[in-house]
Amino acid sequence: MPNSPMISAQEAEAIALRITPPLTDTESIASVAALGRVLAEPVRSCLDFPHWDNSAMDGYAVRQADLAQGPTELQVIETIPAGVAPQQTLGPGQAARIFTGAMMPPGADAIAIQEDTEPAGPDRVKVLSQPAVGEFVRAKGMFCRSGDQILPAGLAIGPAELAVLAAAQCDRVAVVRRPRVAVFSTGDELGTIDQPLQPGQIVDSNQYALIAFLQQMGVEPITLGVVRDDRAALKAAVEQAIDQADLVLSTGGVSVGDYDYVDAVLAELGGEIHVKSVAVRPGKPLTLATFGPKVYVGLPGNPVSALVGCWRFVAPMLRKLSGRSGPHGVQWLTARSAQDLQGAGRRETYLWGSLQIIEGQLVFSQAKGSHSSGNLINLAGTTALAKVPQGTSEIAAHSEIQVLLLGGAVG
Ligand SMILES: Nc1nc2c(c(=O)[nH]1)N[C@H]1C(S)=C(S)[C@@H](COP(=O)(O)OP(=O)(O)OC[C@H]3O[C@@H](n4cnc5c(N)ncnc54)[C@H](O)[C@@H]3O)O[C@H]1N2
Ligand code: MOO
Ligand SMILES: [Mg+2]
Repeated sequence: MPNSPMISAQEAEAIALRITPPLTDTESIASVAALGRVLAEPVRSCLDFPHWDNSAMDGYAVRQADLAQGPTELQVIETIPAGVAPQQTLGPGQAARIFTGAMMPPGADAIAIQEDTEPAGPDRVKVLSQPAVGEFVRAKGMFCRSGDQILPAGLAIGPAELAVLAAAQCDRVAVVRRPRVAVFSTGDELGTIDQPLQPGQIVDSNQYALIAFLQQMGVEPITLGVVRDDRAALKAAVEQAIDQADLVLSTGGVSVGDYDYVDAVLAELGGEIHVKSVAVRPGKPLTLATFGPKVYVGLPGNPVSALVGCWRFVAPMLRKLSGRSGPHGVQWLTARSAQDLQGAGRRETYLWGSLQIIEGQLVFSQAKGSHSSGNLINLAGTTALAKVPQGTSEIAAHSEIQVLLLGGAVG
């Protein structure tokens, strides 16, 4: 059976993104439970930030014009801690003791910081230098006005966004519903983590890898276990997965072997197959198909190929599916390689390893040992993939290279 024509990684990524529709269903949830969720609508503030004119420093609220003649003594008419409304209006020659975050009293227009003052007897202070008008005053509305947009749609909510929502007293937010992603492994040879392996068996490590990858991307997967290399069983599993999920990930069965049924089953079920083979190593057999708005990703069975396929192609798809604003595609960083890197010539090659910052420069160190797609063992500790472009067979040590930093939702 001849090989399917290989398309480039860039083309495959573009197709992967084109066939993945962003989810549009929304739900209203408590902000406190919104970590990792994606905003479906922009959030507008219903408060000014700051909500009151207030002091940015511990010191004295003053009338700046009183201090034009050099060091000047002022009468301290009240003390204003944070959270307490001032009771009096400052007149000429008067000051109020004030602390960071406390409301400015009427009549004051600047803060003399404590370090620029000296005590001058009971209820008196000597201010040594003249602040500018507005100095150390956080004026009402200076950071944001009521009605301003404070968070855009498509933003994933992290600690900073939660703080903003809380400060704006938005206790509920409209978010995009969570993506439903189904995962299963295919293969008669697959055993479990806890049972002795029979001759020819291998542990279904892909399931662990894919579930963890999805969890890191903020997705709680629907796990459908192992499907035997049986056409009818695979067909039933694909149907079930497509029915339950927005996106389906399977591993194995996408190459040209007699038991590699995935593409045939997808076609039989009426799926439209967009990609079969990508010029990458590892991960060349990659099936991308759609059933209407539902997307099917058939990843290769080799454990490294399956995970690299997730990092390189599925992560962008999940970013788009989840309703995040773009860019969704992978973002390459420039680094230097600590070693010579070998490419596969005809295929864009991804080598796994780790990134360090050495004297302010990103340096990629390739994992020791075999970079075979069947060697899962030296994948442990991987924090980045280095790219050796198509057509390049070797990159000399210390050259500039492109790397993909791996991580969670942000990567
Ligand atoms: N004649 C050809 N043979 C192969 C080609 C080719 O172009 N011509 N491509 C090779 C490449 S590249 C890859 S990658 C694999 C992809 O294979 P499949 O997706 O069909 O996957 P399987 O054949 O089912 O398994 C491949 C390999 O991976 C192991 N495996 C499978 N599932 C799991 C799992 N859940 N956990 C751990 N390991 C798994 C399986 O035992 C095999 O060793 O095809 C090449 N062949
Ligand atoms: O493309 Mo396969 O993933 O090289 O072994
Ligand atoms: Mg196969």
